[in-house]
Amino acid sequence: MNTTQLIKSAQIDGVELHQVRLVSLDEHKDHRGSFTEIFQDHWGTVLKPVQWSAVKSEANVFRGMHFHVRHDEYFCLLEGHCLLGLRDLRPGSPTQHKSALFELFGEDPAALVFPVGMLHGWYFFTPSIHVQAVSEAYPDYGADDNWRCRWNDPELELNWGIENPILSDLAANAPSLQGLINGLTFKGYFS
Ligand SMILES: Cc1cn([C@H]2C[C@H](O)[C@@H](COP(=O)(O)OP(=O)(O)O[C@H]3O[C@H](C)C(=O)[C@H](O)[C@H]3O)O2)c(=O)[nH]c1=O
Repeated sequence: MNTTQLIKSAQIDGVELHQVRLVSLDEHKDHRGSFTEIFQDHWGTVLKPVQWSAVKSEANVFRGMHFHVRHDEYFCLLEGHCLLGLRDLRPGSPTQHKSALFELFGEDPAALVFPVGMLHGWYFFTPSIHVQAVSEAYPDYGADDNWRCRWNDPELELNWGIENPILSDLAANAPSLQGLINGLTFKGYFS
């Protein structure tokens, strides 16, 4: 994890996961402020977004870990400082059972796009604002495709380097990674 003065949004641990893209963004600054394009269809990422959301988080908040069987996802930090962790669960993926950790800074804008089948979560060091997008709308996936596991299960192989983050009640009571895999196996995800 980067705790020095280097302000560079980048992958900081793990492997390069198949079909995951961290796209550096150009922030055009002038005397009024700045203008940044945060998504272009012609980047050719996996994502065809159908819903955009703006999320504000307090310092020391952890959101996740979440898993979706059906939709791809996009994350862009506009303000603040955060970590994003991914674990590839996709059957047949060349990087199945591998993880990646990213550190993003609002001062160095970047967008992370990742495909369906990627367990994911985000931690905010400071009060932060991010935009996220999904390829299936919440009213369609919220009830039956919003799987979870515990953020700090060592089997995730994600070295967050944090302790006692603020969690939702659902996140605090989430199953282990193995518990999640058992649930997905029961639903036929791995067959
Ligand atoms: C995701 C979502 C949530 N909500 C409502 C439902 C709750 O009243 C509230 C907070 O929802 P939740 O606790 O699920 O939010 P997070 O824990 O931040 O989850 C999000 O972050 C993790 C890491 C993800 O993977 C998701 O895409 C997303 O679920 O917003 C909506 O109205 N629309 C939405 O699209």
